Amino acid sequence: MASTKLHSSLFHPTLRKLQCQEDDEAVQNIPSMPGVARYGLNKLLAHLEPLVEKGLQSILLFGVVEKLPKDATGTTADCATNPVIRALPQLKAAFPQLLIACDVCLCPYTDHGHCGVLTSDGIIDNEPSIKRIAEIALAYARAGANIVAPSDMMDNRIAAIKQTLRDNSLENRCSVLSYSVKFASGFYGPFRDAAKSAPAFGDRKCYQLPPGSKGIAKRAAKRDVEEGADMLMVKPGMAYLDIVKQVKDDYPELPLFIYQVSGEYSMLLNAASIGAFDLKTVLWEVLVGMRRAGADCIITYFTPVLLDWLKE
Ligand SMILES: NCc1[nH]cc(CCC(=O)O)c1CC(=O)O
Ligand SMILES: [Zn+2]
Ligand SMILES: [Zn+2]
Repeated sequence: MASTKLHSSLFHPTLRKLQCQEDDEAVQNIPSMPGVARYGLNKLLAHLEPLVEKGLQSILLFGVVEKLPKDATGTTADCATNPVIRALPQLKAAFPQLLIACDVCLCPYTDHGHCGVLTSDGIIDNEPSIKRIAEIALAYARAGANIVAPSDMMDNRIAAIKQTLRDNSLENRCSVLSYSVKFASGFYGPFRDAAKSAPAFGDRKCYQLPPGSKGIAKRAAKRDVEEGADMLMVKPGMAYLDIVKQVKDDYPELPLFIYQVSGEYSMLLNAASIGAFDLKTVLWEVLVGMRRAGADCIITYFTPVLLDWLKE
């Protein structure tokens, strides 16, 4: 009889949390991204250790929740049991020299899967969205993030994050890398499987940029520079190298990142795996092109492979 009763395990928030632990031992391969996996907390250090030994200097963390509940405001993005917040102190302790960036967004934690908070009629509510995003950035900075990287594309979130970091005396311990020029791209497909972050309805075209536009790309970079972004990003990379050059020409004083996204990874890997071309030759060509266009730093899922090639 007693074992059929559940409420006695649920009346207190901490008791409820005990029921929703993430699987810290899991290593889950991502079918659309061969060679890439999601790592449970207890598998993360062992995964990184050989890479750090090979010269890995920086990582970008994405949290994925499976059991923690998703809701309208993404409460679990910055709760104490969030996987990024739990991982940060362990990573700092194990790899003190590693530069740790954290993706900041609501989409992996909202039940609707959008990157912001929505109004009752289902459109982005910018003010509460940037308030949440700044809170999440603060939580990651407090947990030890060296860089927070907001990927939501809401208006004025850079200013909100910077203000929050200043209010908490963290502005000189945590940089802001803005996903400043992020296009509404089909190349994000595999990532949305991986992060379980596909929107439940609609798309992201009212906050991510139209692929054909140079003008709004310019304005988006300008907005984020004026709000105090420390570093800028163009995303995706390969189909947007003219934009990379444009941003670098406009802001040569700011480090510029390219994010070579999930679909770019899958495309190159799959083409190589059916024998269409040699991966090493083509990947170097793509990365050199990105550097030539003006990228100072490239975020890529090929990093483990590249570290091996650099040793050769
Ligand atoms: N906050 C959204 C986000 N964070 C990372 C990626 C894509 C990364 C990739 O494809 O590798 C996206 C894009 C999206 O789902 O709209
Ligand atoms: Zn998002
Ligand atoms: Zn994101």
